[in-house]
Amino acid sequence: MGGQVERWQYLNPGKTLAETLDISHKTLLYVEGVTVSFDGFRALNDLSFYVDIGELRCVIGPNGAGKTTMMDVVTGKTRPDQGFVFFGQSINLLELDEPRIAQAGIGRKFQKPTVFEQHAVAENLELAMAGDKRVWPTFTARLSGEQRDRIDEVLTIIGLTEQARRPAGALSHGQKQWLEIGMLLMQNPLLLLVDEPVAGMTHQEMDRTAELLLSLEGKHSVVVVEHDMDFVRSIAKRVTVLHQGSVLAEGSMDEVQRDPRVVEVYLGE
Ligand SMILES: Nc1ncnc2c1ncn2[C@@H]1O[C@H](COP(=O)(O)OP(=O)(O)OP(=O)(O)O)[C@@H](O)[C@H]1O
Repeated sequence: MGGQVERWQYLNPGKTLAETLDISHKTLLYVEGVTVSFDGFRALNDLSFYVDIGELRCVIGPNGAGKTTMMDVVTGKTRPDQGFVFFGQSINLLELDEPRIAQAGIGRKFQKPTVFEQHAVAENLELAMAGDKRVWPTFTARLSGEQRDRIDEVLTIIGLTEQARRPAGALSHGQKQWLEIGMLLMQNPLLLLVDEPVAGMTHQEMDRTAELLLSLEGKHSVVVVEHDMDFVRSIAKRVTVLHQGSVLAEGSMDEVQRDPRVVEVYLGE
């Protein structure tokens, strides 16, 4: 991570990428008029989507609605044909590559957990401080007191304090998912994109995941893409419904579930 920060500072003396962020308008993420085509098919179609500072947003929509593509665009994996994507008012994400976007403060959790199974839970968190996974095998950090405190804090947030010394490979599926969220938290992201966090979880694990995501609200902006409607209802404040690459509806869970267009789209699935 040090190297990346230094490179950035070379371009912007005295400032890290995250320090150039302008969030004076309380909006953290701006996705505006974004279109992505795959061989002529519009996976995103003039999509506009905004996320406020510290908000927990749920994104739902039938299969193929464009949810994953939207996250791919925000994290720099897919480049749009048209539109703007800004982090705060000042950082144009379309000018940054994937590592720089992560460095600016955007963390993404994929559906399948990718923890280092042979390493202890706490070591996984330690490694995550190094940021770029490619440098993990050679990462040997001398932890400061502050960093140890952060590891303890994150272990508490993800409810794995008692598992800290166990190899990550010995954790249950749900615990691995929480560890991976913890690994993202070690980077202190301003925005967390979380893809289907409760797929394959028991009910108990789902409840715990709901608590965990709710506890992040206010400290991080969190965008959760999820198919499980009971789970979405348990955490939802504002829900965005995507359909055919655009926003079909947005509002509280009750509002979107009452919306006849949403009902039609889901019944037609
Ligand atoms: N690389 C690609 N090449 C061609 N088509 C693609 C590609 N990626 C996505 N698509 C298509 O774009 C559309 C949107 O896909 P996307 O994965 O974003 O939807 P989604 O809402 O995440 O769906 P799901 O809920 O099933 O994961 C789909 O029709 C998909 O087949």
